[in-house]
Amino acid sequence: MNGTHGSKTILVTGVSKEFDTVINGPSLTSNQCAGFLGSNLVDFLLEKGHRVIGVDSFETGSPSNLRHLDNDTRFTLINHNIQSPLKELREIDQIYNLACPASPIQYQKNPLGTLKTCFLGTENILELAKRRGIRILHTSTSEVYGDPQVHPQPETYWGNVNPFGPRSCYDEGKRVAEALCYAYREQFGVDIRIARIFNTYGPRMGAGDGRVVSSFIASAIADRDIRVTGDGSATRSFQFISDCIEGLYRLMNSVYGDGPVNIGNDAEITIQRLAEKIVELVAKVTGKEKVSITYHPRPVDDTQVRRPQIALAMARLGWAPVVQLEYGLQKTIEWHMHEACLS
Ligand SMILES: O=C(O)[C@H]1O[C@H](OP(=O)(O)OP(=O)(O)OC[C@H]2O[C@@H](n3ccc(=O)[nH]c3=O)[C@H](O)[C@@H]2O)[C@H](O)[C@@H](O)[C@@H]1O
Repeated sequence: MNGTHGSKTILVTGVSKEFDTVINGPSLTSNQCAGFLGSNLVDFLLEKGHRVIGVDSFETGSPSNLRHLDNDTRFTLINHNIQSPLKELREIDQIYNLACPASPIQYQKNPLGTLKTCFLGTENILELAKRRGIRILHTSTSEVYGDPQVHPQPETYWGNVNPFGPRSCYDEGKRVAEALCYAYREQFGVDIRIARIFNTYGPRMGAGDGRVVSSFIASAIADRDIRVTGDGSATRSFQFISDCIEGLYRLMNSVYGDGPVNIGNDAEITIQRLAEKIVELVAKVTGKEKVSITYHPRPVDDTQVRRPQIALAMARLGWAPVVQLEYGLQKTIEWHMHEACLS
């Protein structure tokens, strides 16, 4: 590990959480990262003793998930869409670029916005890192592997992505963002880190986000059917939020800048089994009857299988996920029940 000591000022893009507004509102703003990762990362960095500057456009609502930081002088929030260049921020030492919607139903609502955030947004943030001569960690995604023909997926796999389809705004956007990072490193010597994040879940991924874990839990708590899109045979490998944040932090502060690193949990499960687990767990916690599982058409270009190879992260970052799915789901169910009580 390198550079982990001492308090830094760290810029984090994409820190808000306005899922319901995003989904129900007139349009999805392109820089409106769901903030699930961002807001959790902000708390983590503050706990480590750093100062944090958060950047988000907030065009669709107020930053409710950051309200607990209102009086924290170590945290500053800038209302800005990274599709436009950022003003000079002289004091920053590191940048985490998280800004981009990650839920398929969200990033497909405004595909041009998603593409612009991935290209123009990443370019603007890289320019800032270049001018300041500081390190930037860009968050990429398992979606750069597309619907993979190599399983599990190592970082050396180039992927199987449809460039002309409903998911291409995100998949190709994220791929070009990686290419931008590479170009800035080669042409300007910018110090980059790239995390390819696999399916992540946990508290602060809102009921309206659209991704599978939060959707299933919210439905079960509300006594609605759990809607499986497809026949349930698709697989994913779910990583709890705290493991992801720890992985990002370690990557940022490691000497390993050679290329992208998978950050994910390598325990694979079918969506059918996930649905059954959530039905059981929610019924246990609420004491209510189990909800039903119903089946619906599979989305276009939905990935059939996904599991990261994490040998690189283990070897170079000394990192591996530690939270078991059952425990993580319980924590997430508790959070959703708390949120449901408040609303
Ligand atoms: O959660 C994540 O971290 C990832 O989520 C998405 O990728 P995807 O795997 O398609 O995420 P989900 O929408 O959660 O879908 C997972 C599987 O569950 C199914 N699903 C989803 C939602 C739902 O309500 N019901 C359901 O059966 C989908 O069809 C898919 O097979 C994003 O595209 C990734 O960039 C992101 O990293």
